Amino acid sequence: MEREGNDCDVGDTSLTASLFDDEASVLSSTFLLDHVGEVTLTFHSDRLSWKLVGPLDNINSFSEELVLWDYRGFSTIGSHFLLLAMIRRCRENTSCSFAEGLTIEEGEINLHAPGEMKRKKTQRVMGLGSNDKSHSCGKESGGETSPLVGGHQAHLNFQSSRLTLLGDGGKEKIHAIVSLHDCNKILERARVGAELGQMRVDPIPTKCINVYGFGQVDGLRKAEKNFVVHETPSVKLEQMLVTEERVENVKDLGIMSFEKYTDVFGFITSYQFGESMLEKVSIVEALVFYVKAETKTLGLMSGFGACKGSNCNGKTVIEWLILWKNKAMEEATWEEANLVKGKLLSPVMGYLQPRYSGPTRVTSGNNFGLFVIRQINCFSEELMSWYGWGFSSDVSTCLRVKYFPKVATEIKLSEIYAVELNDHGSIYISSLPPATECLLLGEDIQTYRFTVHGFIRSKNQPSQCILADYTFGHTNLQMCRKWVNQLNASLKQEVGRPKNLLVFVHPRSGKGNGCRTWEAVAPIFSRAKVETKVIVTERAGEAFGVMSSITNMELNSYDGVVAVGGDGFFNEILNGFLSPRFKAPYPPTPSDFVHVVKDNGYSLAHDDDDEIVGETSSKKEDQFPLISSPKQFGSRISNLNSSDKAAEFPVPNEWFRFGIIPAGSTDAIVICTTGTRDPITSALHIVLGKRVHLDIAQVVRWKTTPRSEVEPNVRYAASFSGYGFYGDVITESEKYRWMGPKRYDYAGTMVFLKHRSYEAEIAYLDVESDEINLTSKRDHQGNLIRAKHICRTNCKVCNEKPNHASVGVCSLTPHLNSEETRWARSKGHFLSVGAAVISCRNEKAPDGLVADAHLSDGFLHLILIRDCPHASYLWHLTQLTRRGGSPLNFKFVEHHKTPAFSFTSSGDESVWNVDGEIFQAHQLSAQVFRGLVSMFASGPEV
Ligand SMILES: Nc1ncnc2c1ncn2[C@@H]1O[C@H](COP(=O)(O)OP(=O)(O)OP(=O)(O)O)[C@@H](O)[C@H]1O
Repeated sequence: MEREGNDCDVGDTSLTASLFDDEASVLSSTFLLDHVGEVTLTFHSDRLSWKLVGPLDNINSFSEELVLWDYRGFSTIGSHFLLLAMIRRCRENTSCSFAEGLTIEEGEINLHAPGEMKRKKTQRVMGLGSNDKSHSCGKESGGETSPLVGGHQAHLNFQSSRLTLLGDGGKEKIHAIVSLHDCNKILERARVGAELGQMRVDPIPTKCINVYGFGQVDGLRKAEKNFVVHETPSVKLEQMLVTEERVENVKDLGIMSFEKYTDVFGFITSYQFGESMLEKVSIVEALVFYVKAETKTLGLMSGFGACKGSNCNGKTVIEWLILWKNKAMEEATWEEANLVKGKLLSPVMGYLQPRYSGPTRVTSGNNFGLFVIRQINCFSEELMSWYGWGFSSDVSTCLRVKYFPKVATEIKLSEIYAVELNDHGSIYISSLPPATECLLLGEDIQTYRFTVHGFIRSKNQPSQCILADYTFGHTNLQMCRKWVNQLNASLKQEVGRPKNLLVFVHPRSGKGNGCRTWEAVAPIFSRAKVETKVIVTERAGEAFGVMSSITNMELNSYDGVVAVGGDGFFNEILNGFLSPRFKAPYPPTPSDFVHVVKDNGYSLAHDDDDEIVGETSSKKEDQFPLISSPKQFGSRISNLNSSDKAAEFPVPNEWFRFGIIPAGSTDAIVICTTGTRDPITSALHIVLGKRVHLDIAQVVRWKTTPRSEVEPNVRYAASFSGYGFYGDVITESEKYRWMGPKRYDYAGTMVFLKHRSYEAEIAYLDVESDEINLTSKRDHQGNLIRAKHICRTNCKVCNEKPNHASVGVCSLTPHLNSEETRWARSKGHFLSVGAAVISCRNEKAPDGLVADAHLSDGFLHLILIRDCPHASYLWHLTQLTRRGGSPLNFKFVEHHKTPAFSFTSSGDESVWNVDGEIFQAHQLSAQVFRGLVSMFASGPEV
């Protein structure tokens, strides 16, 4: 059947090239919007909006009845959806026939739902059989008897408005497949999987459906027999879960692409065991079906995993799906599939089996979710919202077929990253009222189409963007073309979008996902017509080499550089960029500083046992020059070839920016700049041309060891430089790189247990008292309360004053050029000395090291942790891991906001950790350059 969108109803139906330039700059046409229906599409100069014209006719009772029926079926919903897809295929061709049988057996099994232990529920069991015999299933077909895989008879009655499936067969087969739930029967499952290898739908109309077998029943009962939670101490459970090989983040799901498939649908079942939150383990099963558009083959993917807590966020399922995304979707054999599955299952089994035996206590019953996906856009959200608690019996939410939120009736131009004309093809229109969002059944309408690629914001993950595509169809190709041309012309006028980027991919970053991560986001760049020159590094230091040797002219041909990797990799690129190009006077050496401080008597001494002794007198620039007159520190502190000693920075062009697509172990810079750790979100920030300034710390090592010559060596840091604990952890963790990101936990524990402290002297430029006076209020007792401004998108603090147009030390580091240059000193034994440029939020420290650090306020946060009892230090570290914790609120913790500091070690030595890379230094000083580089990002939204 073919349905048309109406003609353009704008006054000028000729759709001239200047359509959007006319006085109203409004264009309105009627299109069919995929999955929604007939809409009036309107383009205002800054947004595209659509309004439903009216529901389509042809809503038939058949579909609704099925829907209701499905929702009653407890954990067989996936089966039913398979059925629905098949039926849909049949309906498209009235003369088609079920070549094989379908059956539904009604049976009684025990299901334990929350609070309903032992309550009996009726569960429908469906088997889909295969046999040579064909059965008519035309619109008015009567009942047919169909043999199931196992040779059982089943009765199929398929009519236009009613489907009745009755049978007695397939039970054995179904039971075998049911062992998907049964952890003790992996092998059996593999065997069953192999049997399912033939599962495919032959292209219509030769044979309508040729499914060899599928079904699942009584998972709980099986699970019940095989799992039990002992009184497992939570710590053990924690450890078990850490060893599980799984995707770190649900957002990774975003890298899946189902574009080639017309239908992807499935269901997730989870069973939870354990009493307390910490003990709770969820066993998850997912089944995903897909129908390939071109070949109309039907595929089944199946996953199984376990995770902790009441809300698993679907992680194991996602991991599984990702593993499958290429293989299974591209016709993987079941043997291949089981290979993948085996890898996934074994770690799960590894920890479940020894610990779970004896009688089961299924404490929270079963939850299951159902998802239907047309496009990946909605999927992660769907998965998240369906996961875990709260199975709703409402039909519309039960089906949860939501391709985009109901509210999505418009998209801003600034949120569109591409508009593409598609081939002639189908627009899918639901036969259910759009308001229910139950869009499973419907019809495909052949039209010319164009797709608007944009994004929506995740409701569950702050700052995360989810791709959203809107495909509009019309019978008139010209109509589609002109809309595409006009929209693209408007997009071209969007400011700051890159056209050409240099991309470095670190293949071994994090868990070794660098290439896969890039492959997942590359289509976003190509759709947005952003040229990319991609360099996959083969060794450490390669990106530095390229960046430092590339000519400025060549660099200028790019709008920016993108790092696909972690913080360390970005640091390497940043250093390659800055080292040969950025010329600025160094900060004072520690010895110069100490000398000058003593000579001039400006000291805020904070020795181990001393209280702060402060002199409030200020230091004039000419007396105590820091950066603006570096000559006064002698030749050794000047690295400048230029005679004027001012900072020089031949930035390729004003809009040159850096982007990071996270693939590392920590990814703190990405989290701080985009608010999330999501490759898709980062890619969108890049193609949409977002921009935020980032402070950079220049870290200068003067002496490597106490006896070495003074030989300045410069590094640049974008996130954090730390000594002591932080240096030891990075050194230790390098030994365990093979562990992947978990090496940091392991090394951290080892270093913590050693509890080493280091003697050192730190001097820092003290501008804090002025700052505090400016930004703090007093409580009723007159105590200063430091105001905490958390850095967010359009941050006021970061946007204050800096004059980025005039690049130079003065504008980059206003404090260093201040009239008031007062230095303070801290001396003693430190467990760690750290300087955070930004908050360094990461998944282990949700508020970061310093919650109120800013991306570009021109300050470092110096955090000095004095030697303290082991337990106190543990408490400090624990606070770091808590949202809303107070890690700096301890007597042994000093926190100074400063633009520069110097450091000299005076006993046993640790190393510095500069953005995760080792930097050995006995004497070192650092200064921050305000907003020195720009990132493709907009700061965290929340
Ligand atoms: N092809 C390569 N092989 C080995 N090392 C590489 C390669 N390319 C880059 N490196 C180096 O690997 C180091 C670590 O990279 P990266 O930061 O991406 O990963 P990570 O340490 O797992 O993540 P994070 O820094 O977020 O903790 C970087 O210093 C980088 O120089």
